[in-house]
Amino acid sequence: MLLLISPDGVEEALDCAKAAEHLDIVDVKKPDEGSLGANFPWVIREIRDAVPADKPVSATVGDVPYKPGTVAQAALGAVVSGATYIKVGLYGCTTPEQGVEVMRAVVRAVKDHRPEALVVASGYADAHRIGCVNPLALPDIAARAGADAAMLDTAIKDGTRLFDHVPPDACAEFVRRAHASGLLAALAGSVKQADLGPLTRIGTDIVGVRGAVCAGGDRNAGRIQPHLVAAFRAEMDRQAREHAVGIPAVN
Ligand SMILES: O=C[C@H](O)COP(=O)(O)O
Repeated sequence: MLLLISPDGVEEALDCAKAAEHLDIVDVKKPDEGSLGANFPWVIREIRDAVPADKPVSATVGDVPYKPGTVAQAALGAVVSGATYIKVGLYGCTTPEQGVEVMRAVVRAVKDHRPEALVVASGYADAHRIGCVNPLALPDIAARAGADAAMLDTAIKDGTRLFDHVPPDACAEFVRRAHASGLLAALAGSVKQADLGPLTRIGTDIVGVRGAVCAGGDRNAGRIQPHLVAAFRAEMDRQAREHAVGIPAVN
């Protein structure tokens, strides 16, 4: 499982760089513009320059409306600025068809510029609270659009967590559907160390985290702490080892 950490700007990205050996992807967002709030192109560029070259930079395009043209331009902005994972939060899409339309436009805009960039279609575990597409529809939306990954995060950061809205069994189904379509499965939403056991067991490819590695567990007032990133990774590694040992032998 890969660890994606979301700093809110260049200063926090430098803290991520101090913990670079413990994380896999640095995710640029602007939390005060929403759960998947988009940051400025120059911030993406500065963060790309600030973190080690072997660490991919991801950027969110925002909690986007159902406006395929607008979103495609924003996605191009993110990839031109140096991000190689382009995340789109399908906030304003109320049907799978709308989600596919937006994501197809994004995939074309991104891959025309940089074919190896990865496009991530993100939905929300608490979709029922904001009226957007069902979380379990995301793998199919991503696959039909030609994206590379399906993701869930929480839209409303009020202390409720991924598993409060989509229990582990349903997350397992999300991962199963993603893998059946050849997609990566990414999960986030106030994930804590205690969630890493189930996330590992269900085969999650990428876990996205902010609050759990901020001082006081506070994603808004707290800052990302390199020692908390290291501790989070240590628990991920421990869970991975236990899972490997516990896998029943085939045949
Ligand atoms: O993509 C990851 C999100 O930023 C997760 O943030 P959170 O752990 O504070 O919910």
